[in-house]
Amino acid sequence: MSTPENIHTEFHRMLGRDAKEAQLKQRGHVFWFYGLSGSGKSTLANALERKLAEQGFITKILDGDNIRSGLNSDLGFSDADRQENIRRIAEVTRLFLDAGIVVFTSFITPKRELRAAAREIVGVDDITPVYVEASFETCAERDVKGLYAKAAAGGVKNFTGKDSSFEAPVAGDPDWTITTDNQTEEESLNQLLEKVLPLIKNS
Ligand SMILES: Nc1ncnc2c1ncn2[C@@H]1O[C@H](COP(=O)(O)OS(=O)(=O)O)[C@@H](OP(=O)(O)O)[C@H]1O
Ligand SMILES: Nc1ncnc2c1ncn2[C@@H]1O[C@H](COP(=O)(O)OP(=O)(O)O)[C@@H](O)[C@H]1O
Repeated sequence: MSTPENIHTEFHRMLGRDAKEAQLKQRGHVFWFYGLSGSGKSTLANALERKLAEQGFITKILDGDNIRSGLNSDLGFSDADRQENIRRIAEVTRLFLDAGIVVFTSFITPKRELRAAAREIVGVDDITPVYVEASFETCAERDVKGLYAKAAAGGVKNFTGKDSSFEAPVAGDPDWTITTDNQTEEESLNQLLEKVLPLIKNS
């Protein structure tokens, strides 16, 4: 992180993340859910949050439509705006992480370079990118928000998977993949829980 001229950051005097994590009896971590609109990011983030709350974990979900209604309401869906969207979200995510919180993000994050930027800002050891995979056809069939029908009729500019590209992870990327096309929500949730818990339990 570069510090602008005449700015003197205060991080060193603050109670550190270790102390926060000890207080919360958990380890903070960021699970960066990404994938097409309708793939299941928000559904799984919410289901996980509720399951973990039952076990006493403190979590926070950051979700695309919510953030785009507030902090990022000045941004659209051009490549440059998506880049700025992800940059700001990653910075906010890091603040929650510093407080020892388990964060689930739910953003399309369509390009590998955007995911790399998020990892860089958050810190590679503290973030797990989770590809919520579902085909364009599956998502269009679900059409949770009516956006696929609207896009097909030409009513949505830069729609991901149609006129704005989505890059799947490639071999060697550290990302988890959860494929929701033919899996129940419960199956996906259980698969995730098994992998999430070891990363956030305070050993
Ligand atoms: N053009 C276009 N393409 C894709 N999605 C669109 C678009 N316009 C609006 N929406 C709605 O915005 C949500 C995606 O915002 P994100 O911040 O996650 O996008 S990105 O990460 O910056 O690419 C997305 O939410 P999810 O369905 O939860 O993915 C949509 O509800
Ligand atoms: N295995 C699964 N995991 C998550 N969602 C699923 C699954 N199978 C079907 N769905 C359905 O897919 C839709 C996903 O919508 P949503 O979670 O809003 O997607 P996103 O946040 O990626 O835009 C929901 O209607 C959900 O019920």
